[in-house]
Amino acid sequence: MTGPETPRRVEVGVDRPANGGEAVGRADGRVVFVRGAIPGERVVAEITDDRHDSYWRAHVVDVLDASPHRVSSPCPAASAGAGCCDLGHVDPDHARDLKQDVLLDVLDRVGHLPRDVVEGTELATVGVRRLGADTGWRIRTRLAVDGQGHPGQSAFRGRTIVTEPCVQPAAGMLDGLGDSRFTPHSELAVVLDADGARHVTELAPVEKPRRGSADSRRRAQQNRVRRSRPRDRVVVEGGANAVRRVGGRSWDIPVTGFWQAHREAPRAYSETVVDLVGAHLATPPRVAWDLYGGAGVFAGALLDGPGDLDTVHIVDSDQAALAAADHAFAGEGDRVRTHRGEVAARIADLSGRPDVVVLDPPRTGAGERVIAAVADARPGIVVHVGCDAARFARDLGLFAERGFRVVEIRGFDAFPLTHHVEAVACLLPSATG
Ligand SMILES: C[S@@+](CC[C@H](N)C(=O)[O-])C[C@H]1O[C@@H](n2cnc3c(N)ncnc32)[C@H](O)[C@@H]1O
Repeated sequence: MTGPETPRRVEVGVDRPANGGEAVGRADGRVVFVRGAIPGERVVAEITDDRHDSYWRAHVVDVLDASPHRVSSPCPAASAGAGCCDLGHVDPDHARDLKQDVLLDVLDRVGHLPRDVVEGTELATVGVRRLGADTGWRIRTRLAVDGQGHPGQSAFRGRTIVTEPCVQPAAGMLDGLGDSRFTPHSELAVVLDADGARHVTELAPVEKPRRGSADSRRRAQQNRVRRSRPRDRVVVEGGANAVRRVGGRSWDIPVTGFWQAHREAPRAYSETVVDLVGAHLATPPRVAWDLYGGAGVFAGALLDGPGDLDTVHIVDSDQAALAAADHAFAGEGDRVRTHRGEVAARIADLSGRPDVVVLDPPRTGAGERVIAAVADARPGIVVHVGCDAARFARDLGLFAERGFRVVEIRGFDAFPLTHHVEAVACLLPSATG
């Protein structure tokens, strides 16, 4: 982020939370997004980005009127400038209320969902669910390695690496790593498996862009290609895969692959999917689609849920995740079918009408093309999982435009001490339910 050349400070009263964890106020006729402030506070903020006509970005340098919800951050890494626990200064119960406010706000502004629908959901009536302790919840993390080989958290701004510990990782997960030296500028994937064993894999440094005269579009393209190249990796501790369990099933997942970061999340979301399908679908499902399914955690939950699924299709772009699915469901024969590729492209191969479609896209959301294809398949029920509030709201709005109505939304505090929040919505075609 580029800041103004001469640091400039403004006094701001902030009154509402923003989707990125900042609090929003006004100063000098502009909207100001203030990192480190809590709605209701009056603060002195230093402007960090003044490139836009209508808004500035800033961070707190002094709190004039503190919120009663302000606490001293429990995270040494965040206090030293790491980007990890950006809501560590907010009492966690109040942070959950702020995340609820943000979700309700974007569902209205971005999703254009009728207030009376959203007001009846668990998100509005109960709030964002706590999944367990607010520290020590993380069982999968990435650490950056500095030029001297020390692992740590990346700083919020700049390229430095903070070696103070973060409080998100589970107890013991990072023990001793700070005393070891790794390849400078590499990255460490660290996970705790279902038996509590630690696995550490080092990923080779990403090749730096070459200096030269390439224009910005070519440079961006070169960077995309570089980032998508498989990186060399070395197992430093444990194995290349980690065992994961949800319900009575287990998976062997690459240490560098996707698994929910919060220890309790796979169980909580799987139970939610089964619960919502059981509550809102009139007859037991026969065919299900698990889109952006990874290794098929939701496919497993639906196979084991009420009813007797004939087939579940898992679609994902990650070959290793689908290999883990094929292995985990080897005993299911033809009931589980895996499809590798972009959901938008592969969805056309899934013939027949699905009773259930579960979508769990990455932060970018599913988007118009995928949602149109899901709607055209006329599913009996859709369960949509989102980890970015605004994209989640946009996707629900796209379903609403295609004749689906929201019957439930649940929020989960799957990333305590940060502004991130997970939400699960259940939608039905308008003529039913
Ligand atoms: C949030 S994860 C969910 C995985 C799984 N549902 C779980 O809970 O373990 C998103 C998944 O989408 C996959 N993915 C990302 N973009 C994709 C795309 N355009 N098409 C297909 N899969 C994609 C990733 O490989 C990842 O497995």
